[in-house]
Amino acid sequence: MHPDDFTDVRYEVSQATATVTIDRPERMNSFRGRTVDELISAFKHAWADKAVGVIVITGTGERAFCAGGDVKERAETGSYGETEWGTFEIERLHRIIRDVPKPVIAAVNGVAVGGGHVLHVLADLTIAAEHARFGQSGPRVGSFDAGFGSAYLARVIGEKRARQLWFLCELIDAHTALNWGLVNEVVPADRLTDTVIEWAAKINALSPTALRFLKHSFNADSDHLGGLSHLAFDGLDVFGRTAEAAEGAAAFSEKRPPDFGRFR
Ligand SMILES: CC(C)(COP(=O)(O)OP(=O)(O)OC[C@H]1O[C@@H](n2cnc3c(N)ncnc32)[C@H](O)[C@@H]1OP(=O)(O)O)[C@@H](O)C(=O)NCCC(=O)NCCSC(=O)CCC(=O)c1ccccc1C(=O)O
Repeated sequence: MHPDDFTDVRYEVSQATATVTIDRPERMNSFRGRTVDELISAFKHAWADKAVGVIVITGTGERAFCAGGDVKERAETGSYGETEWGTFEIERLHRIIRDVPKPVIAAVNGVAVGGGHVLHVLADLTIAAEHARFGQSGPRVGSFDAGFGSAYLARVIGEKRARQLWFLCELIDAHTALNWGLVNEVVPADRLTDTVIEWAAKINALSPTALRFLKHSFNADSDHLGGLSHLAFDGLDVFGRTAEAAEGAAAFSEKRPPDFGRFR
């Protein structure tokens, strides 16, 4: 897919940096199947473009970086909508963020929750606005990421804190995220773009080949978690068709607490 045909994502290249922006602010930049297809395509363009040294992922506006899967779409249709190949390619998106041999910076401009939180966790670096909030919400809305989204998260912030995010489904603020080692830097919202540009410029001044090998080297130690992700996403596919998962999505859509008691 060519960036000119994108509807859910904006793709811009400037000063050797590709910026990939999720552009669905009316849904808190949550993703549907098409959004994921476009994100993959954007990362492929950035991968192939020799003029690009750094990739930035962010969201439109100041409210949300990304609120994960589009829960309303899932509640209404039972899926994340139409996709190019008929499959929901979120696992492929996770892989490409890790595998693209260029540093990826998440510029977290608001809430990063659920599958949106996983996207910043997988990025090489995260710079957050002061008002950003972070967390997982799958167990509240009938979903989980038992692959990179939990196991790699535990590598980043430690087992106890990762379990706290998943088991309580409460958001933490940007300064707590910094304290936990979940983000690299916290800046005032009006400094976010400039800080990202400054970091990208510093990276772009370095040897791209050295950076490429370093990224693969960092990844190698946790790459076996990709096998866990295969299992997890197949499990999630099955879980997603259950009444328990449907209750989570329906409750979110209907703005009421979920009633999971009958599934215990
Ligand atoms: C994001 C919030 C914390 C923001 O709260 P707040 O600032 O109070 O704003 P709200 O009034 O709640 O929201 C404003 C507006 O946006 C709509 N909205 C918010 N989030 C979503 C969403 N995820 N999908 C669709 N719409 C959303 C909200 O309804 C409001 O609309 P109005 O019309 O104005 O009422 C808070 O909103 C929140 O907690 N949101 C839900 C976050 C969430 O649970 N996300 C999904 C988690 S599950 C997931 O992401 C996994 C996806 C995934 O990776 C996956 C992978 C592979 C296979 C399957 C899956 C899978 O999920 O099934």
